[in-house]
Amino acid sequence: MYKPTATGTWRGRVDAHDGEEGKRWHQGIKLLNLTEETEPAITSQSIALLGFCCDEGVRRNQGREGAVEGPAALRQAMGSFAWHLEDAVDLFDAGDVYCTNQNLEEAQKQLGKKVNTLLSNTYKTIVLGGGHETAYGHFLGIKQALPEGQQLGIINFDAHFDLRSYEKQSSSGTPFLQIADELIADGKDFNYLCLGIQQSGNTQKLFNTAESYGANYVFAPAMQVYNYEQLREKLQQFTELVDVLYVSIDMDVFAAAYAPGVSAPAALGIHPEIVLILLQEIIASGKLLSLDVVELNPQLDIDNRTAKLGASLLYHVVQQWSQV
Ligand SMILES: N=CN[C@@H](CCC(=O)O)C(=O)O
Ligand SMILES: [Mn+2]
Ligand SMILES: [Mn+2]
Repeated sequence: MYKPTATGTWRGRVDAHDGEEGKRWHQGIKLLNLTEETEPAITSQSIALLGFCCDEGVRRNQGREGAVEGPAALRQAMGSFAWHLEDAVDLFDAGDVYCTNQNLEEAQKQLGKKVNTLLSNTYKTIVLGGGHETAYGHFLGIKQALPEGQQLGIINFDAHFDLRSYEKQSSSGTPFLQIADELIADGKDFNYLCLGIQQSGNTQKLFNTAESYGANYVFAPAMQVYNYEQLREKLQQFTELVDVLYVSIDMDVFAAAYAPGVSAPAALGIHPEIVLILLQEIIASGKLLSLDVVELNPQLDIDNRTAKLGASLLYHVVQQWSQV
Protein backbone atom coordinates (compact mmCIF):
# COMPACT_ATOMS: atom_id res chain seq x y z
CA MET A 1 0.00 0.00 0.00
CA TYR A 2 1.21 3.50 -0.86
CA LYS A 3 0.20 6.72 0.92
CA PRO A 4 1.38 10.23 0.12
CA THR A 5 2.49 12.25 3.12
CA ALA A 6 -0.35 14.29 4.61
CA THR A 7 -0.08 18.07 4.87
CA GLY A 8 0.92 18.97 8.42
CA THR A 9 3.06 15.84 8.92
CA TRP A 10 6.27 17.86 8.86
CA ARG A 11 6.54 19.93 12.02
CA GLY A 12 9.23 21.75 13.91
CA ARG A 13 10.38 24.93 15.52
CA VAL A 14 9.10 28.19 14.06
CA ASP A 15 11.14 31.38 14.32
CA ALA A 16 8.23 33.63 13.45
CA HIS A 17 10.13 36.91 13.36
CA ASP A 18 13.03 35.76 11.21
CA GLY A 19 11.10 35.33 7.96
CA GLU A 20 12.97 33.49 5.17
CA GLU A 21 16.19 33.56 7.21
CA GLY A 22 14.54 31.45 9.90
CA LYS A 23 13.49 28.73 7.46
CA ARG A 24 13.67 25.08 8.55
CA TRP A 25 13.15 21.77 6.74
CA HIS A 26 9.50 21.45 7.79
CA GLN A 27 8.86 24.77 6.10
CA GLY A 28 10.90 24.07 2.96
CA ILE A 29 10.08 20.47 2.07
CA LYS A 30 7.52 19.88 -0.70
CA LEU A 31 5.07 17.00 -0.81
CA LEU A 32 5.19 14.73 -3.83
CA ASN A 33 2.21 12.46 -4.51
CA LEU A 34 3.32 9.41 -6.47
CA THR A 35 -0.28 8.26 -7.06
CA GLU A 36 -0.95 11.26 -9.27
CA GLU A 37 -0.22 10.95 -12.92
CA THR A 38 1.29 14.37 -13.24
CA GLU A 39 4.62 14.74 -11.56
CA PRO A 40 5.73 18.10 -10.23
CA ALA A 41 8.44 19.96 -12.09
CA ILE A 42 11.81 18.48 -11.34
CA THR A 43 14.66 20.87 -10.80
CA SER A 44 18.11 19.64 -11.75
CA GLN A 45 18.94 19.11 -8.09
CA SER A 46 15.78 17.49 -6.76
CA ILE A 47 16.08 15.10 -3.85
CA ALA A 48 13.18 12.88 -2.79
CA LEU A 49 12.56 11.04 0.48
CA LEU A 50 10.42 7.88 0.40
CA GLY A 51 9.41 5.90 3.49
CA PHE A 52 9.17 2.10 3.76
CA CYS A 53 7.00 1.35 6.80
CA CYS A 54 7.88 -2.28 7.30
CA ASP A 55 9.43 -4.57 9.88
CA GLU A 56 7.97 -7.84 8.64
CA GLY A 57 11.51 -8.85 7.64
CA VAL A 58 12.74 -8.16 11.18
CA ARG A 59 9.91 -10.28 12.60
CA ARG A 60 10.76 -13.16 10.27
CA ASN A 61 14.43 -12.81 11.27
CA GLN A 62 13.59 -13.24 14.98
CA GLY A 63 14.47 -9.59 15.60
CA ARG A 64 12.81 -6.97 17.77
CA GLU A 65 9.96 -5.32 15.86
CA GLY A 66 9.43 -1.56 15.68
CA ALA A 67 11.31 -0.43 12.56
CA VAL A 68 7.90 0.06 10.91
CA GLU A 69 7.90 3.41 12.74
CA GLY A 70 11.33 4.39 11.41
CA PRO A 71 10.18 6.73 8.62
CA ALA A 72 7.93 8.77 10.95
CA ALA A 73 10.72 9.10 13.56
CA LEU A 74 13.24 10.19 10.92
CA ARG A 75 10.85 12.83 9.57
CA GLN A 76 10.26 14.11 13.08
CA ALA A 77 14.00 14.30 13.74
CA MET A 78 14.59 16.18 10.45
CA GLY A 79 11.73 18.67 10.84
CA SER A 80 13.62 21.37 12.73
CA PHE A 81 16.85 21.23 10.73
CA ALA A 82 17.83 24.72 9.58
CA TRP A 83 17.32 25.18 5.85
CA HIS A 84 20.62 25.82 4.10
CA LEU A 85 19.82 24.44 0.66
CA GLU A 86 20.38 26.60 -2.38
CA ASP A 87 17.42 28.11 -4.21
CA ALA A 88 17.86 25.75 -7.15
CA VAL A 89 17.43 22.72 -4.88
CA ASP A 90 14.08 21.11 -4.20
CA LEU A 91 13.59 18.65 -1.36
CA PHE A 92 10.52 16.40 -1.68
CA ASP A 93 8.73 13.98 0.60
CA ALA A 94 7.30 11.30 -1.70
CA GLY A 95 5.24 9.49 0.95
CA ASP A 96 5.37 5.93 2.28
CA VAL A 97 5.01 2.36 1.11
CA TYR A 98 3.47 0.10 3.78
CA CYS A 99 3.69 -3.63 4.30
CA THR A 100 0.22 -5.04 4.92
CA ASN A 101 -0.91 -8.53 6.03
CA GLN A 102 2.72 -9.59 6.50
CA ASN A 103 3.04 -9.62 2.71
CA LEU A 104 6.67 -8.56 2.55
CA GLU A 105 7.19 -9.63 -1.04
CA GLU A 106 4.30 -7.44 -2.27
CA ALA A 107 5.52 -4.45 -0.22
CA GLN A 108 9.04 -4.82 -1.63
CA LYS A 109 7.60 -4.89 -5.18
CA GLN A 110 5.66 -1.70 -4.47
CA LEU A 111 8.73 -0.04 -3.00
CA GLY A 112 10.65 -1.03 -6.13
CA LYS A 113 8.01 0.59 -8.35
CA LYS A 114 8.10 3.88 -6.46
CA VAL A 115 11.91 3.94 -6.35
CA ASN A 116 11.95 3.30 -10.10
CA THR A 117 9.51 6.19 -10.66
CA LEU A 118 11.74 8.53 -8.68
CA LEU A 119 15.02 7.42 -10.23
CA SER A 120 13.60 7.39 -13.77
CA ASN A 121 12.54 10.99 -13.21
CA THR A 122 16.10 11.81 -12.09
CA TYR A 123 15.31 12.41 -8.45
CA LYS A 124 18.20 11.73 -6.12
CA THR A 125 16.43 9.13 -3.99
CA ILE A 126 16.64 8.48 -0.25
CA VAL A 127 14.60 5.64 1.26
CA LEU A 128 13.72 5.83 4.95
CA GLY A 129 13.44 2.27 6.34
CA GLY A 130 12.13 -0.01 7.63
CA GLY A 131 14.08 -3.10 8.58
CA HIS A 132 16.90 -4.13 6.27
CA GLU A 133 14.36 -5.91 4.08
CA THR A 134 14.08 -2.35 2.70
CA ALA A 135 17.25 -3.07 0.72
CA TYR A 136 15.72 -5.72 -1.52
CA GLY A 137 12.72 -3.55 -2.45
CA HIS A 138 15.03 -0.59 -2.97
CA PHE A 139 17.20 -2.72 -5.26
CA LEU A 140 14.19 -3.79 -7.36
CA GLY A 141 13.65 -0.13 -8.23
CA ILE A 142 17.33 0.54 -8.87
CA LYS A 143 17.47 -2.49 -11.16
CA GLN A 144 14.55 -1.23 -13.24
CA ALA A 145 15.97 2.27 -13.51
CA LEU A 146 19.58 1.30 -14.17
CA PRO A 147 20.59 1.99 -17.77
CA GLU A 148 21.70 -1.08 -19.74
CA GLY A 149 25.35 -1.94 -19.29
CA GLN A 150 25.88 0.11 -16.13
CA GLN A 151 27.67 -1.64 -13.28
CA LEU A 152 26.11 -1.30 -9.84
CA GLY A 153 28.19 -1.14 -6.65
CA ILE A 154 26.57 -1.68 -3.26
CA ILE A 155 28.09 -0.20 -0.12
CA ASN A 156 26.51 -1.40 3.12
CA PHE A 157 27.45 0.20 6.43
CA ASP A 158 26.40 -2.66 8.68
CA ALA A 159 27.47 -4.87 11.57
CA HIS A 160 26.03 -7.77 9.55
CA PHE A 161 26.46 -9.20 6.05
CA ASP A 162 22.71 -9.82 5.63
CA LEU A 163 23.59 -12.66 3.27
CA ARG A 164 21.42 -15.30 4.94
CA SER A 165 19.71 -17.99 2.89
CA TYR A 166 16.22 -17.02 1.68
CA GLU A 167 15.37 -20.56 0.59
CA LYS A 168 12.68 -20.93 3.30
CA GLN A 169 11.72 -17.26 3.52
CA SER A 170 13.16 -13.82 2.88
CA SER A 171 13.73 -11.48 5.83
CA SER A 172 15.83 -8.55 7.04
CA GLY A 173 18.78 -10.95 7.14
CA THR A 174 18.61 -12.01 3.47
CA PRO A 175 18.41 -8.92 1.17
CA PHE A 176 21.97 -8.92 -0.16
CA LEU A 177 21.92 -12.64 -1.05
CA GLN A 178 18.62 -12.05 -2.90
CA ILE A 179 20.25 -9.14 -4.72
CA ALA A 180 23.42 -11.13 -5.45
CA ASP A 181 21.54 -14.06 -6.97
CA GLU A 182 19.35 -11.77 -9.04
CA LEU A 183 22.31 -9.84 -10.43
CA ILE A 184 24.18 -13.07 -11.21
CA ALA A 185 21.08 -14.55 -12.91
CA ASP A 186 21.01 -11.43 -15.09
CA GLY A 187 24.67 -11.98 -16.02
CA LYS A 188 25.83 -9.03 -13.91
CA ASP A 189 28.48 -8.70 -11.21
CA PHE A 190 27.67 -8.55 -7.51
CA ASN A 191 29.91 -5.74 -6.25
CA TYR A 192 29.38 -5.61 -2.50
CA LEU A 193 31.38 -3.68 0.09
CA CYS A 194 30.32 -4.14 3.69
CA LEU A 195 31.74 -1.66 6.21
CA GLY A 196 31.64 -2.23 9.99
CA ILE A 197 31.28 -6.01 10.21
CA GLN A 198 31.24 -7.51 13.70
CA GLN A 199 32.95 -10.88 13.87
CA SER A 200 30.76 -11.81 16.85
CA GLY A 201 27.59 -10.92 14.93
CA ASN A 202 28.13 -13.12 11.87
CA THR A 203 28.49 -16.91 11.93
CA GLN A 204 31.12 -18.84 9.97
CA LYS A 205 28.37 -19.71 7.49
CA LEU A 206 27.91 -15.99 6.74
CA PHE A 207 31.66 -15.42 6.34
CA ASN A 208 31.77 -18.41 3.95
CA THR A 209 28.86 -17.00 1.94
CA ALA A 210 30.58 -13.59 1.82
CA GLU A 211 33.75 -15.28 0.60
CA SER A 212 32.03 -17.37 -2.07
CA TYR A 213 30.18 -14.32 -3.43
CA GLY A 214 33.38 -12.24 -3.48
CA ALA A 215 32.09 -9.72 -0.96
CA ASN A 216 34.54 -7.07 0.25
CA TYR A 217 34.38 -6.12 3.89
CA VAL A 218 36.01 -4.16 6.70
CA PHE A 219 35.70 -5.22 10.34
CA ALA A 220 34.26 -2.71 12.81
CA PRO A 221 37.52 -2.20 14.77
CA ALA A 222 39.24 -1.00 11.58
CA MET A 223 36.55 1.62 10.94
CA GLN A 224 38.47 4.39 12.70
CA VAL A 225 39.37 7.91 11.68
CA TYR A 226 43.09 7.17 12.24
CA ASN A 227 42.74 4.48 9.56
CA TYR A 228 41.14 6.90 7.14
CA GLU A 229 43.77 6.76 4.38
CA GLN A 230 43.48 2.97 4.08
CA LEU A 231 39.71 3.11 4.17
CA ARG A 232 39.63 5.80 1.53
CA GLU A 233 41.89 3.75 -0.71
CA LYS A 234 39.66 0.69 -0.34
CA LEU A 235 36.61 2.79 -1.08
CA GLN A 236 38.22 4.37 -4.13
CA GLN A 237 39.28 0.98 -5.52
CA PHE A 238 35.71 -0.26 -5.14
CA THR A 239 34.14 2.89 -6.56
CA GLU A 240 36.40 2.93 -9.62
CA LEU A 241 35.12 -0.50 -10.70
CA VAL A 242 31.46 0.54 -10.88
CA ASP A 243 29.32 3.16 -12.62
CA VAL A 244 26.76 3.87 -9.91
CA LEU A 245 26.48 3.30 -6.17
CA TYR A 246 23.65 2.18 -3.94
CA VAL A 247 24.48 2.97 -0.31
CA SER A 248 22.69 1.40 2.62
CA ILE A 249 23.19 2.58 6.20
CA ASP A 250 22.08 0.05 8.81
CA MET A 251 21.92 1.97 12.09
CA ASP A 252 23.18 -1.10 13.98
CA VAL A 253 26.66 -0.47 12.57
CA PHE A 254 27.07 2.28 15.19
CA ALA A 255 28.05 1.69 18.80
CA ALA A 256 25.00 1.20 21.00
CA ALA A 257 25.92 4.43 22.81
CA TYR A 258 25.13 6.32 19.58
CA ALA A 259 22.44 4.00 18.26
CA PRO A 260 20.50 2.21 20.99
CA GLY A 261 17.30 2.21 18.91
CA VAL A 262 17.92 -0.85 16.75
CA SER A 263 16.90 -4.49 16.85
CA ALA A 264 20.47 -5.73 17.34
CA PRO A 265 22.61 -3.09 19.12
CA ALA A 266 26.40 -3.32 18.78
CA ALA A 267 28.14 -2.57 22.08
CA LEU A 268 31.45 -2.22 20.23
CA GLY A 269 30.01 -0.69 17.08
CA ILE A 270 31.64 2.18 15.20
CA HIS A 271 31.78 5.94 15.71
CA PRO A 272 29.53 8.07 13.45
CA GLU A 273 32.38 10.35 12.34
CA ILE A 274 34.05 7.73 10.13
CA VAL A 275 30.74 7.06 8.36
CA LEU A 276 30.22 10.76 7.82
CA ILE A 277 33.60 11.27 6.18
CA LEU A 278 33.31 8.15 4.03
CA LEU A 279 29.86 9.33 2.90
CA GLN A 280 31.51 12.60 1.85
CA GLU A 281 33.97 10.60 -0.29
CA ILE A 282 31.14 8.57 -1.80
CA ILE A 283 29.11 11.64 -2.74
CA ALA A 284 32.19 13.43 -4.09
CA SER A 285 32.72 10.49 -6.49
CA GLY A 286 29.59 11.65 -8.33
CA LYS A 287 28.40 8.03 -8.58
CA LEU A 288 25.81 7.93 -5.80
CA LEU A 289 22.47 6.86 -7.30
CA SER A 290 20.34 6.01 -4.28
CA LEU A 291 20.69 5.68 -0.51
CA ASP A 292 18.75 4.32 2.44
CA VAL A 293 18.82 4.46 6.25
CA VAL A 294 17.43 1.30 7.83
CA GLU A 295 16.83 -0.61 11.06
CA LEU A 296 15.92 2.43 13.18
CA ASN A 297 13.53 1.13 15.85
CA PRO A 298 11.99 4.16 17.64
CA GLN A 299 10.42 1.93 20.31
CA LEU A 300 13.89 1.00 21.56
CA ASP A 301 15.43 4.45 21.14
CA ILE A 302 16.64 6.64 24.01
CA ASP A 303 15.75 10.33 23.76
CA ASN A 304 15.49 9.94 19.95
CA ARG A 305 19.25 9.49 19.84
CA THR A 306 19.27 6.96 17.01
CA ALA A 307 16.64 8.86 15.03
CA LYS A 308 18.67 12.07 15.43
CA LEU A 309 21.83 10.31 14.28
CA GLY A 310 20.15 8.87 11.18
CA ALA A 311 18.53 12.22 10.46
CA SER A 312 21.79 14.12 10.96
CA LEU A 313 23.63 11.85 8.53
CA LEU A 314 20.85 12.53 6.04
CA TYR A 315 21.19 16.26 6.67
CA HIS A 316 24.81 16.14 5.50
CA VAL A 317 24.02 13.77 2.63
CA VAL A 318 21.28 16.07 1.34
CA GLN A 319 23.44 19.17 1.79
CA GLN A 320 26.39 17.75 -0.19
CA TRP A 321 24.48 15.60 -2.72
CA SER A 322 22.36 18.57 -3.78
CA GLN A 323 25.52 20.27 -5.00
CA VAL A 324 26.96 17.40 -7.05
N1 LIG B 1 19.18 -7.56 9.51
C1 LIG B 1 19.93 -8.44 9.97
N2 LIG B 1 20.07 -8.69 11.21
C2 LIG B 1 21.03 -9.50 11.84
C3 LIG B 1 20.53 -9.73 13.22
C4 LIG B 1 21.52 -10.30 14.12
C5 LIG B 1 21.03 -10.44 15.54
O1 LIG B 1 19.83 -10.31 15.81
O2 LIG B 1 21.88 -10.66 16.39
C6 LIG B 1 21.32 -10.79 11.12
O3 LIG B 1 20.38 -11.39 10.56
O4 LIG B 1 22.45 -11.23 11.11
MN1 LIG C 1 21.53 -5.03 8.10
MN1 LIG D 1 22.83 -4.99 10.91
